[in-house]
Amino acid sequence: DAVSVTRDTTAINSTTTTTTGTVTNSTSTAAAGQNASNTYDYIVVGSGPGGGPLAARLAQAGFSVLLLDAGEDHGTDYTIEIPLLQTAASEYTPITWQFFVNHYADPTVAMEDPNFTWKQPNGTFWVGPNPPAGSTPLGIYYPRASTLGGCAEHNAVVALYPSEDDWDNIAAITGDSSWAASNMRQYWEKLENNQYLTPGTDAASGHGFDGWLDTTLTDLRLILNDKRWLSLLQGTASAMGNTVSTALLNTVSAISAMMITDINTDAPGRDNTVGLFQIPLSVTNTTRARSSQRNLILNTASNRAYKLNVQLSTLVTRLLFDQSAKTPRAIGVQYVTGSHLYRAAPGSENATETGSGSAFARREVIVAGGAFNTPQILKLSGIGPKAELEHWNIPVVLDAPGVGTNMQDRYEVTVTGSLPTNFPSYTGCTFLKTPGDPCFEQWLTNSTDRGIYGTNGVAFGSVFQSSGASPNETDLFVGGLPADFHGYFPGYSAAADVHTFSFLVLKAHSRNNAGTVTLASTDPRDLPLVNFNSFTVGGDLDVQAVYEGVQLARAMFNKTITPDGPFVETFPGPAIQSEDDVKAWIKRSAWGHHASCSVPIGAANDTSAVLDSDFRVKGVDGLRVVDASVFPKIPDFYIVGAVYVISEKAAAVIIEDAQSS
Ligand SMILES: Cc1cc2nc3c(=O)[nH]c(=O)nc-3n(C[C@H](O)[C@H](O)[C@H](O)COP(=O)(O)OP(=O)(O)OC[C@H]3O[C@@H](n4cnc5c(N)ncnc54)[C@H](O)[C@@H]3O)c2cc1C
Repeated sequence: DAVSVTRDTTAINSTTTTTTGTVTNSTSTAAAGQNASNTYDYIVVGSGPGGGPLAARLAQAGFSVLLLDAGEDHGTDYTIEIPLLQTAASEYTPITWQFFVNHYADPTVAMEDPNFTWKQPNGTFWVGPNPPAGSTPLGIYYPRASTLGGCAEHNAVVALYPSEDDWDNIAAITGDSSWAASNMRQYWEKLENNQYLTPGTDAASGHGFDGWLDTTLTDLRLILNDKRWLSLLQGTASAMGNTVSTALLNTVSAISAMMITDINTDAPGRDNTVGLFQIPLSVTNTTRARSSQRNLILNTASNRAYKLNVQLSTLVTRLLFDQSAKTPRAIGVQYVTGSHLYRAAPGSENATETGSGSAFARREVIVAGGAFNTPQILKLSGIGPKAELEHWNIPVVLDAPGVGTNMQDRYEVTVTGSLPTNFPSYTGCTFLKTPGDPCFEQWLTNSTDRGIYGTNGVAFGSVFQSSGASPNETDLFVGGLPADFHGYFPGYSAAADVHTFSFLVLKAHSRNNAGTVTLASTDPRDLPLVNFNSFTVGGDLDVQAVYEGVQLARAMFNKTITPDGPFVETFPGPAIQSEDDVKAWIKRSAWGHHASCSVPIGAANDTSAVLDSDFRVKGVDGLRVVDASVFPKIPDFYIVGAVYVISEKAAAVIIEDAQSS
């Protein structure tokens, strides 16, 4: 087979020591170790939502592409396929990269977070204050996935299209009208395979029906058949001023009528519409299994018509440049091979490098390692703030002060309430922890009703405008799931239960851009230092918005009367009530999981903007970045839809460039 997905990289490694072979290279002189078999038109580093679709599209356009990822392929493992197991997926050892980040640079402030984690002298984690003597502070746990598909393989499958301002803002900053919202929707139409609307109808406008990302909605029978869910729906609606009796919510269509069924509509006014909605999920309707770009990559790689080579278990350590011309040119990458080499991977201390090598790009190298790893790769390769590179004795290829700056995230907190008994719809579910899990059997075998495992557990959500929101946009999401969830710490997914309900309050369009990614060493297997410097910019307005979200979540609980009585708030709990106390608690403990914007696009004359509007690293040739790092401002409520869209846009831009050169 000419194309393959390989975990064993022996074939490629061996070519790095071979000097024979013809190199067709119109753009750079052949570098040491370069030959025909390790040279491609494009090299893409990272198979996540940014890199994966792009690599496939470039191959489909007739180019030879090498797609490298440090992880393995686990996409058919049930923990990943089953949407309800999303939290378990985020801690699934074969794919997880455990980052520990700082919300605050000041350790005293940082350690006030109840999720602050330490490593004990015996090597295990300690979460919270008063760790045993000799423990080392780590920070706040931040799960990432290193695998074929990146974080799309462990995320919560919420698939939202961003707001128009998210795109128009990039067009305004850069002066590049191709970023205008009116032009961007086509990429969503191209990638989506919508399975909840009817093609050709008005509602279908702005949607795609033959793309690679399957989208569907939660099966409303879940709510209909579980009185506790019904009461939560009724309580949520009531807190929003829409009082209905649960007795009338006796059919799926009655439940559906209470909600905006398509939050992803392109109808005017969508971005500032307050309301209750069903959540679009990246899930395949027939199987109720996770959908992502992984299938697109695999289908393209296994198609003999295309030249996509996917090489896994390959950690890129450095980009290679030809510096003979005035402008340095990216010509390839260096890598090491082996499983779980990066020190964020559990067990990395026992991992061994099985090889090392280089690969070369005739046209371009595209970095898509995600918001933490892309700045790290660039800096290790000599592209970053000069002073930082010199501090680490890294030869400067390009002084790019914006690399690893401007990083952004949401602010999220939960309000949780408990009842003595479990949600009825979870009865019997053992989350694959025992053989014969009936909920798993239903998901696997019942083609007409896959049951609770076919959802992500979030049956509906609501969006609001906080008092400080832009008039054009809603900026608060409140939605929940049966789980005792209050942020990320090692083991958080195992600590979940299903007699507690967590209302997640998520602040979109957050204002803080003071986050940084800096090197902690020059070893590419080490993690960088990730500092969010939370609430530094626009903090008061954002705290106020989250506070308003907490009030809403509390009102929703208060209006919810289940057949088993009212929920009793367990977190933040009765002790945290006054506005000052709630706000202090938000500042102490808000988290995020949409890290982005760390290698931003910006205006040509903005020295803090690393990329031009065509994803090119300004000041070098042959190098682009295409992942969550590229946004100047964090988009939307949930980010992956926006990352998929920019991946498709980048493919179009790069193909057009190649065809016109
Ligand atoms: C727990 C959790 C739940 C989430 N849920 C949602 C959700 O429901 N909806 C939503 O919209 N968003 C969600 N997200 C966020 C979303 O999934 C990510 O923002 C998105 O996947 C980012 O895409 P990316 O391409 O930038 O990077 P990633 O998805 O991080 O992919 C980067 C890839 O690059 C590889 N890589 C990195 N460095 C190297 C290197 N040096 N060499 C080789 N390979 C490398 C990694 O192995 C990885 O596979 C969630 C995130 C988390 C953590």
